[in-house]
Amino acid sequence: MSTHFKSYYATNPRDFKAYDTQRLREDFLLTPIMEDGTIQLNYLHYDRFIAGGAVPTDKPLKLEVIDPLKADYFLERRELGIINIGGTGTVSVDGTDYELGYREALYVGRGNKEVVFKSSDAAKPAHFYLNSTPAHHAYPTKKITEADAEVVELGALETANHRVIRKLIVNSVVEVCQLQMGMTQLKTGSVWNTMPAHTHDRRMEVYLYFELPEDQAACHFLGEPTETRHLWLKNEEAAISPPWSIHAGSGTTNYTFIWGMAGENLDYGDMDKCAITDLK
Ligand SMILES: O=C[C@H](O)[C@@H](O)CC(=O)C(=O)O
Ligand SMILES: [Zn+2]
Repeated sequence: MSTHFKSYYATNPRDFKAYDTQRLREDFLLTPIMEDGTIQLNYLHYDRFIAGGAVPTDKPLKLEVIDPLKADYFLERRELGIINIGGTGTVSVDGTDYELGYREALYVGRGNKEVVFKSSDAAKPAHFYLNSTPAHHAYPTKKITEADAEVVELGALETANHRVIRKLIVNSVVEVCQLQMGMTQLKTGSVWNTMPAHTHDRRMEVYLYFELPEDQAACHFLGEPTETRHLWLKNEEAAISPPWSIHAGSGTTNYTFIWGMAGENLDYGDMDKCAITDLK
């Protein structure tokens, strides 16, 4: 078996206040996500979101259904977003091949029975980052490149948060049921993402950090705005943000991260911003 999964239960913010470092890491840190020759899936009880990775090496990897879905195949009642953060690879969806280069994305609609991942070069494997959510409708599968993305530049070097947000899988770019995904790249010298921080109690979110050098790390903040905690993350590790939590981080260098969210609405701009000076 090359497919592995782990379940994560949802947390009440009143209980969260008492968590120590180990408990925070057990319940909110997703790792390992990219393991050669395997598919790693994390099944979250927040909005039934799945976050994981597929790293095909010398042979293709098929997206197998996992027990918590109680379905005949993975996409029977789900949609899937994929962003490749490794070498070039191919995703085959019911027999149609989509080649994904570095940082290219694919939206796969509900009802597709077979999804197979391949790398073009086993020595430089693709690292397919996967986010999946329950779906009520079958929308067409679509490849999305950075040229198709909705791009926003935010922040400034003076506040160490100058960054470019590329919205890849959002409903202005591709029809989706509830999944939204994009990529935010910090400029050299900028380390803070998502400042000022925000919550959106209507949607949960997951951040996957990458383009972090091996000897550097990101400090990710979570919790209610006046009860924050932190997790130290390495390259290609991810953090869960419950709907009631902020999600913001600072790196020991600049980096890029993928955000993925799901829940009540598809309105990216629907955020409750927290004043930086109100955080505790
Ligand atoms: O709800 C939206 C997400 O938290 C991110 O898109 C925010 C982000 O990438 C940033 O500001 O750096
Ligand atoms: Zn957010």
